[in-house]
Amino acid sequence: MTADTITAADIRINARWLIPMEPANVVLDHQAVLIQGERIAAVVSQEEADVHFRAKETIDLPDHVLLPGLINMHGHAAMSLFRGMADDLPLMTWLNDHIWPAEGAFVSESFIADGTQLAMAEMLRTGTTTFSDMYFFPEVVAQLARDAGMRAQVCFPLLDFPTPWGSGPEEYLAKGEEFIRQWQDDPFIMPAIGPHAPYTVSDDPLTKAVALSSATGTSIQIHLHETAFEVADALDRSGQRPIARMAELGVLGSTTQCVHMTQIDESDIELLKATGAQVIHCPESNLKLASGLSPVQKFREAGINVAIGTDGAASNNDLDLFGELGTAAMLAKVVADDAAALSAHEALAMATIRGAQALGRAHELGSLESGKLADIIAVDLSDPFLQPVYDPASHLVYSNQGRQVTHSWINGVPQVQEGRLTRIDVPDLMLRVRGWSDRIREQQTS
Ligand SMILES: CSC[C@H]1O[C@@H](n2cnc3c(O)ncnc32)[C@H](O)[C@@H]1O
Ligand SMILES: [Zn+2]
Repeated sequence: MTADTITAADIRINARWLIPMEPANVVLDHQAVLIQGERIAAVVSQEEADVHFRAKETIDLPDHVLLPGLINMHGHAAMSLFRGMADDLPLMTWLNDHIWPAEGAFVSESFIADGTQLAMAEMLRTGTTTFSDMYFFPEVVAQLARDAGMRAQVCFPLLDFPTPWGSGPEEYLAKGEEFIRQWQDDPFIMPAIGPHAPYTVSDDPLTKAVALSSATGTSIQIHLHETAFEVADALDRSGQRPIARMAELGVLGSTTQCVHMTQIDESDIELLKATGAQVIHCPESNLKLASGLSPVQKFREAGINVAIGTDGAASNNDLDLFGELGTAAMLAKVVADDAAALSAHEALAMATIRGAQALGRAHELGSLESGKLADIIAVDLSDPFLQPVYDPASHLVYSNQGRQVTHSWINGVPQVQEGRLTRIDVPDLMLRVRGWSDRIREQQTS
């Protein structure tokens, strides 16, 4: 570029620090990001931006760090309406005695719409720009995310038994196929297949899910090896570990995302490695339900991609990915018995570039680089509880909370400005949430 070349941009963001994620382990000072349309036109020093760019709008963030929008790779968004409803229980009691009855009583299109909006408001406000959802009425979730301008992988549910979304596997697969066809070319929505777990989906629908995935090029996301009970029960019934059954049925592959993955032996690691399957780590849900510990460091050493998710707000109990990263980093150290396991930069990678890899979208998401989609967040590090700043990456993981996020852009469009959501009517949403909590409380006490 010569000194007299001036490039036009829509938005220029000046920030004190910038963590691009690619290259890894780098923090840059006094950078400018130029956005043109939906993409990042350039990431350059502010001096260089002064010389070579003219932007229609400039935003100065003198105490902030810019990084790629966070990617929450596993959740059940509308379950935010069940937050705090059934705490301090192990997974199967939580599901059988509380969550599944409540879903049977309350899940409808309007429940999903209001619960998903509540979750999107929390995720946007705390720095998430892309989320993955596995829940009922995926067509409602996809439309809401689209309307809000959020990116989402939306997995249609697949189970052996009836739910408010369908009568059984045949209907889920038929509706799911139609759902995929409707959304597969959308720039924001990634339709996917969500077989719930090995203990709720039998071989025949799993085989059909694999065929649908191959025919449409869509990902599969499944809860796998979540608890010791799941693995022991499968061994008792069939002599086979759940992941070995998944491998035999063709479920494992590079477009398959295995959520939780606690209770791991060497043969499990070999299968993940051989198939290129993705691991989605949900540390806070695993801790709260006492499900188990995921050997994240072992996976990483084996070259297995590990991304991160919150799970639903009913088992976490929030959707703040920054908090999740702090938990993940600390837990990884204890599990590996190594304080060097999962550094702050490596944790941030799990919520950005590794999430993008799990989605098969690392060519356009997950880092701040020229040509990538403009999904960007800004975190204000000026608060007393974040002082002094030696290393912004350290603060983001070990000291920060998502509430410090002040700005975000998705596809170049502002979503959070000065800490406020631009596209969700929060007071109106709160009224609807209050309505649901009154009804749920009433049913629980009757
Ligand atoms: C197929 S729709 C999703 C289904 O999954 C339930 N669920 C939520 N969290 C978990 C979890 O950690 N393990 C297993 N199942 C979970 C949710 O309530 C829906 O019924
Ligand atoms: Zn889950």
